[in-house]
Amino acid sequence: MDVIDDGRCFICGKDNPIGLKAQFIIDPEQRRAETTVQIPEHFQGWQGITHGGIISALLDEICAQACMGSGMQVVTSELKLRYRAPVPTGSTIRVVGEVTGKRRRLVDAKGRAELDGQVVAEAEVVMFRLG
Ligand SMILES: CCCCCCCCCC(=O)SCCNC(=O)CCNC(=O)[C@H](O)C(C)(C)COP(=O)(O)OP(=O)(O)OC[C@H]1O[C@@H](n2cnc3c(N)ncnc32)[C@H](O)[C@@H]1OP(=O)(O)O
Repeated sequence: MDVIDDGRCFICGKDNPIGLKAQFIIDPEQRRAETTVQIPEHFQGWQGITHGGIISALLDEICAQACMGSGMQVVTSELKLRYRAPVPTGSTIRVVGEVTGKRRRLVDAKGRAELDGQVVAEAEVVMFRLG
């Protein structure tokens, strides 16, 4: 399976006109990635509350970025999420991911989203290494 970065990723693509255009701080030694994004109003589910799928996509992506920053090309195999508090649209959240382990072709990672220092969502992710 081949994957191509054509700049149109919904979360990070510079060429996706409706995406979040997230930029990442990568720490390869710590196998860690971080981003800070403001959630646009049009990403709501319930009125004024960010759709959970957007939070999920951010946590998926940050874990993938932590893997890629460590030199591993991956796709997501499994994603477990806990939403701890609603995220108002318009707010700015910090999203952090890190690789926690490797099992043959599988990579374990975890992520969290924070609003004003409070954890609003957490994820455990299993990534599948390509190549
Ligand atoms: C920079 C720009 C872009 C950045 C974008 C990043 C975006 C974020 C990442 C994504 O969202 S990727 C998109 C969502 N994910 C996918 O589309 C992946 C879809 N799934 C697949 O393509 C395949 O299922 C996959 C490649 C993951 C695996 O298929 P295979 O047919 O190659 O393997 P198989 O399913 O036979 O599994 C191989 C082994 O791994 C094991 N395995 C796989 N997933 C597992 C899992 N989650 N837990 C435990 N074991 C697992 C599986 O049981 C098996 O074990 P055994 O060899 O012992 O039989």
